Amino acid sequence: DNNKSVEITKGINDLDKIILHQTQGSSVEVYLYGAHVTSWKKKGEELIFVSSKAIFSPPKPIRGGIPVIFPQFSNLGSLPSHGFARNRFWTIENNLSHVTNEVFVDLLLKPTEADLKIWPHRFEFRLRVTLKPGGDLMLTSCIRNTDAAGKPFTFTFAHHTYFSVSNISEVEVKGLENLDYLDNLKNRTRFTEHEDDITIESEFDRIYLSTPSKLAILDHKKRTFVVQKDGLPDAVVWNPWETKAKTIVDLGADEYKYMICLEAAAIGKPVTLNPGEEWKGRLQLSTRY
Ligand SMILES: O=P(O)(O)OC[C@H]1O[C@H](O)[C@H](O)[C@@H](O)[C@@H]1O
Repeated sequence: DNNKSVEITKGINDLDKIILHQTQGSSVEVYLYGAHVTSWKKKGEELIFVSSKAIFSPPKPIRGGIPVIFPQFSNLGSLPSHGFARNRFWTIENNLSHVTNEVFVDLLLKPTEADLKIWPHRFEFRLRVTLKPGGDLMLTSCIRNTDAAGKPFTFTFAHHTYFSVSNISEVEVKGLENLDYLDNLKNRTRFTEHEDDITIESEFDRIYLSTPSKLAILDHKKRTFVVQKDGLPDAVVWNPWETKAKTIVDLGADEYKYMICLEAAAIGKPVTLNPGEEWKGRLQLSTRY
């Protein structure tokens, strides 16, 4: 199929799903539940990890893909872990297909009255999911404070991308050398990275601070993922490894071997928006063979 298109369809458990098709066998699938990307393919080949045990039943977040973490990363606040954007139903704002060479869909999240009870801030979060002509995936986030009462709000944010890898033992993360990080396994104690290449040989859960706009995951048996980002200074690297994986009901026992999370984030310096102000973040994923 060589046609660019935007298809609105049903996914697992009859949940609404959008499929973007680009030339040369590239595609992206995104659920309205969570604005959650669950597939990104180039030349028909899957690049994103989704657990074989993923539960597509709201309010459970989907294990794998690219969850949107907003307005709170992890337990850095009083909300449930990772906030609520990943388990809300988003709406389609427009699906003007290929006005350029790109194929995209714009998704929108606004708080419900119930959301306002747990996080009393009015906002509009627009997420544009774009599939570029070469098959690159771009996620553009625009968050606006629409609170007429004049209150600022503060948030933390991440695109919690689960990349599919041949085997975690073949993987190196590039671009984080000499940076400071908070180790989530040591009460977020701050350390400095002394390794040039980060390899993962046990449970790993770190927030690297003020990272370069370009990072990479080298999978020696498959491909290199290039992660380019704007407005998302931090990068979380996560792999649960064997023992932790066994405690995660929606992850197969050995599936930790076939995934790595490299999350473009804004955590170290939370973002504050005054009424009428807007924040933008951009993530572009590409591959090299
Ligand atoms: O299980 P979840 O709520 O989806 O979180 C999965 C993981 O997300 C991030 O990477 C955090 O740094 C980890 O501490 C957490 O375990």
